[in-house]
Amino acid sequence: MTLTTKSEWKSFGGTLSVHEHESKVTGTPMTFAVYSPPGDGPFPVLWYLSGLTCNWSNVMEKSGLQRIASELGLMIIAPDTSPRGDNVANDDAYDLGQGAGFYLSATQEPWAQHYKMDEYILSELTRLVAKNFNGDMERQGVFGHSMGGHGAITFALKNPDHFKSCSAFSPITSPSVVPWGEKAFIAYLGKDKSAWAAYDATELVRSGHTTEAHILIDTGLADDFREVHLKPEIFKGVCEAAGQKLTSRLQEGYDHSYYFVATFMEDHLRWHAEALK
Ligand SMILES: N[C@@H](CCC(=O)N[C@@H](CS)C(=O)NCC(=O)O)C(=O)O
Repeated sequence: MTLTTKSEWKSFGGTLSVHEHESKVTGTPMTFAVYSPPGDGPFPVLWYLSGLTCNWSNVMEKSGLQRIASELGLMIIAPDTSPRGDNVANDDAYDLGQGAGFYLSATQEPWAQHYKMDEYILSELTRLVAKNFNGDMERQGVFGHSMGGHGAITFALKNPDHFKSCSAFSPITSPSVVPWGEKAFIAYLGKDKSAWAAYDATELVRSGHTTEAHILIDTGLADDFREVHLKPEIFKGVCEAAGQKLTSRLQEGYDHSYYFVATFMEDHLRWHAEALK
């Protein structure tokens, strides 16, 4: 697996770098970013899964995570949100296709050939990171925003030995019953809802998938997507019933933007550092 480094910047004593490689899983070139803190490592590895329309750059450019990741000695990996390219299926809408891969493996055409973001991140990209960066792969955590916050929770619930910490900013929590999720699941997984449960955080907890990790969720009360697409209260209810440790906070006045993510980024990084130490 050849890795091409596209950019590299020194930041808060560490290094932010952007890399491209040919993915066997997606069958496309894939780009991702790594923030490596100063020092020799090995460092705990924290995966950040971004939301709709994003790539590696949104969180690295807008959240200000480098200062605290540097202080805490956390390595942060930011994958893309979908395969991309002229030969990759797409849709004109912002919430389907390129930039909106929903961290699943599609079974339906025209998506099935390239849209395999869960397998890509959990197998190929994880091996590639282990080989090329000084991460401690025994200490991995996962977090994310919106579609990526939901991806992070499903990754943690389905791989409790792999991820020892988990948090999310304004995640979708019950995709099967909200418009963003229903649209994506019908397209990627088909109309048969029995195929959806494996990719729905609420359904996963309901069917007995839990993690030792204490999940942290922050959602803004002024987030225009909260009542229609995010519904943190549904996830809170199933976690309480299942005994899944969860701190779900509602933040007065905050919306869905990276101004909100940046505000609570330090809390989330400290949450992961504590769990991964
Ligand atoms: N109004 C947005 C909807 C998508 C959106 O809000 N995306 C969020 C994640 S779900 C985001 O982080 N956007 C990029 C950014 O703010 O940098 C659009 O049409 O682009």
